[in-house]
Amino acid sequence: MNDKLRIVVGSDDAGYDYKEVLKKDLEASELVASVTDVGVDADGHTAYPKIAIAAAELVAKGEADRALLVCGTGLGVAIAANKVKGIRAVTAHDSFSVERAILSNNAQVLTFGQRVVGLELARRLAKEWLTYRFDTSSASAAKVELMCAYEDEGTAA
Ligand SMILES: O=C[C@H](O)[C@H](O)COP(=O)(O)O
Repeated sequence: MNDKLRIVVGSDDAGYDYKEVLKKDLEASELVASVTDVGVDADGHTAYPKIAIAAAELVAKGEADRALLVCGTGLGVAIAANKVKGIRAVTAHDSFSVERAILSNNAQVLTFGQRVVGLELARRLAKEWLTYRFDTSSASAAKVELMCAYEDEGTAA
């Protein structure tokens, strides 16, 4: 059906427990080719920007297709990942937003907040996320291109 995805996972200490569960789910999924964990480990206290940027850089370099990141709210890791050129990162805690993150926005990075969303919902959302693929011939593609153009050229005109 779909091409298998190379996924990066990462979290700070506030998102560690969810990251570990989601990582296992991804590793068991038939839709996933590989899972790369950029931390933190069980004793890790690396600040969320470092983890998010490391994950986003792997995606930006083409070494992974997507990243799934977790912090307390999902917000910090999204903001940090969005600092990496070419990356579109979103926090989404509902099914429709997860769908549109791919189909409308072609976002490569999805983030969750361990202090915000229940674990079983996060697991279900991650499972759904794997099934979507952006359609480059869709009406959404030109809108995504406007964001890319602004990033590349400083104009969305
Ligand atoms: O967005 C930031 C995350 O929620 C992080 O896990 C917690 O950050 P804080 O310790 O600065 O609140």
